[in-house]
Amino acid sequence: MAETVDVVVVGMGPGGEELAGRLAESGLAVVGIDARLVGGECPYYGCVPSKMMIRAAGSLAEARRVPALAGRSEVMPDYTPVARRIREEATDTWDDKVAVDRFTSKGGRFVRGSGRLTGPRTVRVGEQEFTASRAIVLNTGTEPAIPPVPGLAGTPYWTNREAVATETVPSSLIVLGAGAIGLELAQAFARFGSAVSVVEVADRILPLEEPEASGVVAGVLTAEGLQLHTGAPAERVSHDGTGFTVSLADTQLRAERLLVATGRRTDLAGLGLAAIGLDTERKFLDPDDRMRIAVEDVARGASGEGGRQVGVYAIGDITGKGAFTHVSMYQAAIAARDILGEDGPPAEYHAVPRVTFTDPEVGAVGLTEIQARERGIDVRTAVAELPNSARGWIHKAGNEGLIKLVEDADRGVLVGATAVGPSGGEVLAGLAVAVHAEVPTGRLRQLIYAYPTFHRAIEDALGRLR
Ligand SMILES: Cc1cc2nc3c(=O)[nH]c(=O)nc-3n(C[C@H](O)[C@H](O)[C@H](O)COP(=O)(O)OP(=O)(O)OC[C@H]3O[C@@H](n4cnc5c(N)ncnc54)[C@H](O)[C@@H]3O)c2cc1C
Ligand SMILES: NC(=O)c1ccc[n+]([C@@H]2O[C@H](COP(=O)([O-])OP(=O)(O)OC[C@H]3O[C@@H](n4cnc5c(N)ncnc54)[C@H](O)[C@@H]3O)[C@@H](O)[C@H]2O)c1
Repeated sequence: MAETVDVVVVGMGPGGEELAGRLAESGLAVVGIDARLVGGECPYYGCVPSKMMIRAAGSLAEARRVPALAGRSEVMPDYTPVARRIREEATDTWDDKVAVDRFTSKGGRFVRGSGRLTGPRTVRVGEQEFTASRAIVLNTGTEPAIPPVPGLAGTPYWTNREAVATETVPSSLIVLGAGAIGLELAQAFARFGSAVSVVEVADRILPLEEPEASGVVAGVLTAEGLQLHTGAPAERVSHDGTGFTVSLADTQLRAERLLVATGRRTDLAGLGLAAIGLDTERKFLDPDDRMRIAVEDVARGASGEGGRQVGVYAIGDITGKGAFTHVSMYQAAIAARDILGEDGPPAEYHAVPRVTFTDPEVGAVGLTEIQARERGIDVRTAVAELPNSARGWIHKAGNEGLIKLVEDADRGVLVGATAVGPSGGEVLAGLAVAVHAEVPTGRLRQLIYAYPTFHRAIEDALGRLR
């Protein structure tokens, strides 16, 4: 017999964990279900451990810049503190007790297992079934997508999960995929001494970002000794017990380890979507601007119960609105408000920010030039090179970067912007405000830009839009 609670949260990624805790604190009876670790990919296998690796690798890179700026330096990388930090500080050796306790101390109830919809108001997990009187929230995230390259299946390749858990740096590494995951990890391992080759099927690295950004990052990575193979589909992979061979059309690469970072896949087939009348083969769920994918009117029963709507909500990577922790958290806040019956602005996605934490960082918001043109926008663009700015020139070693602006010329507002540079993700903040609030570019030109900052290059780029 199903047990009735107010809310059931299936999958507790960053958004699900936040929402479940908030609703429990509000006094609702909340059951949170996760098949693996509460908090999801970000704290255990994604953002947090990878950024610890990147922070450490960045310190090595800065030390290597000393000869250009301040004398001599000798750099002897040691991965031990990084692996220890990931194990002890970030992941508690991949144990989520702290996160589970945080949720239960707010009044929530946690069930470990794989949840599945059995009706518009019911979820089954193992032998238990729960009926939700207010809402079901789906936040089941993504898994690494493994491409069908002949020979790959069955080899001991890494995904991001094994890569962040490693205790040692491989002597050599092939990375399949030059998106955010591939490049962030490729550069970090290379800075610790691994001989890294990157294989990307598209004709440039970071193919979803501005071509100018790809160009800057490619230049830096090549200068740091990484081998970049673009427009180069892997034709075959093999493993001989000691290392990997990856065959490209015109060459063969060999390395101790192979990291597959070719994107992510949702797994909606096992979620029981047919129970709410949705196609189970779909890749993403498409929630409305309050994050609802289904709503059922519950008639008021004889006991006086019911008489309200019960919604099924979807948040996070499964919505296809940007596979980022900040999107998952943003959507969680909207869904939580809706479930609690609170007013608030609907979801909007015209200014989703994203940062690839390579060095230089690639911060971007809104549309790229190509996306804007595809939407029929009358586009004006401008690029300002960071090394030509006062701050870039002073910074010298490690100053590679640029600002690119994409303006809707008819409306006179920015619809997209990219900040590549040593602090590209931080410089992005100002550009995100401009795109989000649709600040007229004429007004942006009137702003006083502090001297000598990296963000002063925005003023230079604005001047070139004219
Ligand atoms: C290496 C790496 C680095 C990244 N770096 C960044 C970064 O710097 N910044 C950023 O914003 N994003 C980053 N991301 C992306 C970020 O991790 C995700 O966007 C984020 O985790 C949000 O995902 P989510 O909320 O959809 O759920 P996820 O984090 O994917 O969690 C989903 C949860 O649902 C559980 N689950 C799945 N199916 C079921 C089921 N049927 N029943 C019960 N539980 C289930 C899973 O066990 C998991 O715990 C990175 C990702 C990776 C892999
Ligand atoms: N800093 C961040 O915010 C951050 C960091 C890492 C990941 N993420 C999120 O995680 C998501 C997944 O990251 P990702 O890097 O795996 O995916 P991605 O889609 O960004 O990049 C995958 C890359 O692999 C390439 N590719 C696909 N098949 C291939 C093949 N067979 N051989 C060679 N290359 C192939 C694609 O062309 C693409 O460039 C991203 O969309 C991002 O939202 C965010």
